[in-house]
Amino acid sequence: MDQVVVGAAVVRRGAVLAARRTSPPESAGRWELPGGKVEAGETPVAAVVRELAEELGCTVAVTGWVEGRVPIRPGLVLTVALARLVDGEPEPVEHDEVRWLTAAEVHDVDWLEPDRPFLPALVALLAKPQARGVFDDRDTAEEVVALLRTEGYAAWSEREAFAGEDDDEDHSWAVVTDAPDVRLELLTEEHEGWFDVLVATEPALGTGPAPLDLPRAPRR
Ligand SMILES: Nc1nc2c([nH]c(=O)n2[C@H]2C[C@H](O)[C@@H](COP(=O)(O)OP(=O)(O)OP(=O)(O)O)O2)c(=O)[nH]1
Repeated sequence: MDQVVVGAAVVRRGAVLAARRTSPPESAGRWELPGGKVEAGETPVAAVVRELAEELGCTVAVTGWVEGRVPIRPGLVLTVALARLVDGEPEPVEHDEVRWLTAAEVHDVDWLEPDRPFLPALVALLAKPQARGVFDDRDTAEEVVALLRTEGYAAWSEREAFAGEDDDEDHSWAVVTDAPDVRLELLTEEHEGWFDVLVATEPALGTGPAPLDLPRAPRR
């Protein structure tokens, strides 16, 4: 049976986290979704959480999976989890750089070949409007998450951060959920948060590099 590699598509504020490899030499400088091999006796979800803690020192929650599995080399296949950052800010340990890429930026980096078939689904996901309840403190965000879960919805609180912001304690917390927007909006107002719907911004016409001509199937 093939050994499974899990890559995590951590999504926040309409952007996905990408990491630049430093080894082996032929992969150094190329970009991947942080993750690694699922160990014997480990679930893929546990592997995602463990690898992200090891590689980036942050805690993520897996919220779903992107369809499909792609061969990396004989005996090794890549699967891609969707995840939210629930604690800590990603700081590379093995990688030499991390970047948050919006839908318009996903094709700006040189991805490892096996990742490329997953990119259209990621771009589509990032381009979708995302309703969020934003709160000043973590406890309130977690209270709203707990309420949504008792109502049978999936919900996560994630650490907010803005480009260029230092990793200090002074930031807000966002709640994302599969509950209807009106339910999140009402709960957010009741808990004195701020409701908004994040819409991915389109790149200005005629600017930026042309998208790469991606292969339809992974190259061997
Ligand atoms: N983590 C990760 N690995 C990927 C991706 N795409 C891709 O082709 N790979 C390949 C690179 C590696 O050959 C393999 C993952 O191995 P790894 O070296 O990152 O994981 P690991 O720490 O469990 O491996 P190891 O130390 O046991 O060799 O999968 C991706 O998006 N994320």
